[in-house]
Order: sequence, then C-alpha cells, then structure tokens
Amino acid sequence: MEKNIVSVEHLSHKYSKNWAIRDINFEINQKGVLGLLGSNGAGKSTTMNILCGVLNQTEGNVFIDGINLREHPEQAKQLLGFLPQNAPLHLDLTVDEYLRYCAFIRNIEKKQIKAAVEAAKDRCGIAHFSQRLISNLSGGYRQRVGIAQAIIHQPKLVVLDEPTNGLDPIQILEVRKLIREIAEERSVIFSTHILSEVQATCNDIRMIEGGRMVFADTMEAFNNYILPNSLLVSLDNPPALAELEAINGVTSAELLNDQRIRIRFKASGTISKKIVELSINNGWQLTEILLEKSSLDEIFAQLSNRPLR
Ligand SMILES: Nc1ncnc2c1ncn2[C@@H]1O[C@H](COP(=O)(O)OP(=O)(O)OP(=O)(O)O)[C@@H](O)[C@H]1O
Repeated sequence: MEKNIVSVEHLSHKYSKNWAIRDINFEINQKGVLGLLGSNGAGKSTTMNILCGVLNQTEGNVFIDGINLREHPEQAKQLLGFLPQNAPLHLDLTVDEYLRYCAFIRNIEKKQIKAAVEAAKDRCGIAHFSQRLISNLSGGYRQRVGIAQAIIHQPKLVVLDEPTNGLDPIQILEVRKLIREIAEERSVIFSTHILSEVQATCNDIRMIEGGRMVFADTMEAFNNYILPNSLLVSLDNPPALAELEAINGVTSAELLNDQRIRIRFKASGTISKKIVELSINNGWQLTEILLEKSSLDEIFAQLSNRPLR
C-alpha cells in the first residue's frame, strides 16, 4: 500500500495564551488536490505554516513522506514546496532572475538550475515572460510565478495558502486549472474560505472551524452531505400545516408568514414535484417554490456539532 505523503497527528498550536488549532488529525494521499476549507480565523494559515515547517507547533507531529518535520526539517522540507498567503516574490527581479534564485536556495545543483527554471516556467505557462520584471506582471501571472517557485525542485507535496485570493474571475479559473494540472504529478493541498473553490478543484476536503477539524472526507461525500433539505413555498390558499407534514418524506412545516411556509424533508428529489401536484389538485394556489441552500456558516455550524467519521 502507498504511504501517505502527509500525516498530521494531534496537532495543536497556541499563540501566547490562545489556542488557534486543537487536535487536528489528517492524512494526504500521494496524488490529487486536497482543499482545506475554513472561515476567516479558523486556523488554516496556522495549519499550513506548521505543515511547511515555517511555524513550530505547540503539540503534535507532522510527517512528510514518513519523515518527522520537527526532528528532520531539512530532509522533510526538500519534499515540499510552499506558496504562503503573501507570495514571497521579489518584484524588482525578472521572472528568470527570481526563479534562478529560488532554485539556488533550494540547493539545486548549479548545472541543473537552467533546466529546473525552464521546466517550472513551462509548467506554469510563464515562459513568454522570462525577462519581464515581476512588478510588471498581473496578479494572475504573479501567482503563477509563486507556484513556479513552489515546484522548482519537483517536490512531492505542494502547499498553497489561499492561492486565488485577490485575483479576478478569469485569473481564478486559470489558477485553479494550473493547480489541477500540477496535482497530476504530485499531491497539492490548498486553503480557502470559498466553498465553491474547493468544490471546483478538489478530490478531498478537510474543514476547520474554530481551530477544530469538523469534516474530513471526499468531495463527493461532502456534496451529498450538504444537499438541500428544505423548501420555501408561497401558497395563496395554504392548507393546515398538519396536512403538509403528513406528506410522505416531509419532516416538518413551519409558517413564516400568512402564505410562506418552510418545508423540511428527508433527502429525496421528488418532494417539490409532489408539492406542485398537491397544490394543483387541492387548489392551494402555489405562487413560489424554491430549494433552500445552506450558507457556509450554517454548514460550519451543522458540521461542528457532528461527530467525525
Ligand atoms: N501571530 C499570531 N499571534 C496571535 N494570534 C494569531 C497569530 N496568527 C493567527 N492568530 C490567531 O489564530 C487564529 C487562527 O488564525 P489563522 O490565521 O490560522 O486563520 P485562517 O483560517 O488562516 O484565517 P484567514 O483566512 O483570515 O487567514 C485566529 O484567531 C487568529 O487571530
């Protein structure tokens, strides 16, 4: 069986007196994209910084390809590339100068630096900007340069902290595509507070809220978990709530005002159809029907109260 590229065991960190993360545990496979989702202040950057050896944890262990990061930092860090939230770019250097410098500090042999720089530029689609000053690149291209420095030494794991922050919608799509491409050859973990970002890019998801892990599973399991389970209906001639609650699959009906009702139901795709049919047959005069989607805050609240698998 393949070894996990990352194992995080009982990780906790405290800044002065306050715990930022508590008892975080997860593992990452050798390939694919893992999304670390959490609202602002949830503990994503703290986790990422520890994972990359930039911050020393208060408790727990991180293993990169089986190597204890704290005990053997140099060996473990050779296996990973990191793009922090604020990309460590030197704006007054050209793309080539900067990447050559990154290759040098990554201890790539002198005679292999040119090839490493070319390969990273090709992978990230920036070869045509080799001689351009980084200060003259757009946000999306700067981020590509940031990703290029993270993969210049061909690491097995790439860690990206909020890599699409501050980009425009087209740049976001391009950076997401690049992330998926570089994950074909290695494992990528990236953090974000945007749910749709994880849904669009990741195979697996880990959610942190209030410093604790509240969800750890595949993207598919997550999407099934957050399927809508309530409907808002407006009826000009509504029946008694008990009549709605008697419909097979409905778990509750709540009157919001004279005509608006929230109907909660067990996972099933047929409830809306049934309500429309019953409205026609019974003269309830349906004027509006919509599936309610949970907000990210609601999802976090639900998940925080749910035991981890
Ligand atoms: N250097 C620090 N000193 C003290 N407290 C800190 C420090 N860095 C982070 N914190 C606190 O730790 C908690 C977790 O912060 P962290 O930056 O890890 O969260 P995050 O999920 O990355 O948030 P964001 O998306 O806003 O960057 C927050 O309450 C934050 O205020």
